[in-house]
Amino acid sequence: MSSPSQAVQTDPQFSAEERAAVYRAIHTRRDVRGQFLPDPIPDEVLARVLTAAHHAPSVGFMQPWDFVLVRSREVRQKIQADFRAAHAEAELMFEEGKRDTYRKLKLEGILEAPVNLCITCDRSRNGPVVIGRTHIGAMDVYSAVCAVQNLWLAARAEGLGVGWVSILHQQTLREALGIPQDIVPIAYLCIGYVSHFYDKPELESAGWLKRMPLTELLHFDGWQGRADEAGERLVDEIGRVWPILK
Ligand SMILES: Cc1cc2c(cc1C)N(C[C@H](O)[C@H](O)[C@H](O)COP(=O)(O)O)c1[nH]c(=O)[nH]c(=O)c1N2
Repeated sequence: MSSPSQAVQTDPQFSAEERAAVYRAIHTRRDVRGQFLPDPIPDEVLARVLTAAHHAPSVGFMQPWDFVLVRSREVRQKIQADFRAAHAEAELMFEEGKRDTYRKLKLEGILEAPVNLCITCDRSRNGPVVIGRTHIGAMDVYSAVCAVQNLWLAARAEGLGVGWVSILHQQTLREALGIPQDIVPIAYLCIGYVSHFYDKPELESAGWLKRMPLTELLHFDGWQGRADEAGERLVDEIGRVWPILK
């Protein structure tokens, strides 16, 4: 979609420093659970990260998100109670060998973080037929997740930790926050300044799972495809990038 009168970006190139900053935000972003400080988040910072979320891509530009800010301790206590119930149910879903490890993981910072935020998806926003959602219905939900990721990265650049808590009953979450039945809660996030950011995902350090090598996840010209010469060059290049990022 473009029109002849559309203004173009006057400064389209990133400097090396700007590029490095973007990758730094990506590679140092962490899911934060136990390192929140109670310090309040200044409005100007919150405004910036919310605006970053609102500038995420969305299918047909439908912008299906809403942002429910939760600062009330009472409301957060309700959500945390639901987390505890869901967490106890979840524990039983893992095989016995993993249950103990699961139980010991810290998987939320609902009360420690000064701000919680629920990002939702209004699936009927701007009418029933949406450009780009005509054939794959979940595109609106994916769009809301893009808003989550924008916020997560912007927050990291602001020195704010974000933790996504999904061990919740969606209906209880709706009721606790008064979210209408036709609106889908997508992400429940805990946000706040932190004492530190871990270097690696906590689940990796806890021995739960390792980061998979990207090259094992690359397919060429189809699922069963093999790398041709250009593909091999890319695999080599990834091999050079990977130790630097590790
Ligand atoms: C959709 C979704 C849902 C959840 C998560 C993430 C995402 C994307 N994650 C965080 C997740 O465990 C974490 O991202 C990975 O372990 C990788 O770690 P880093 O985010 O790189 O620190 C997460 N973490 C947690 O402690 N409790 C949770 O309920 C969830 N739920």
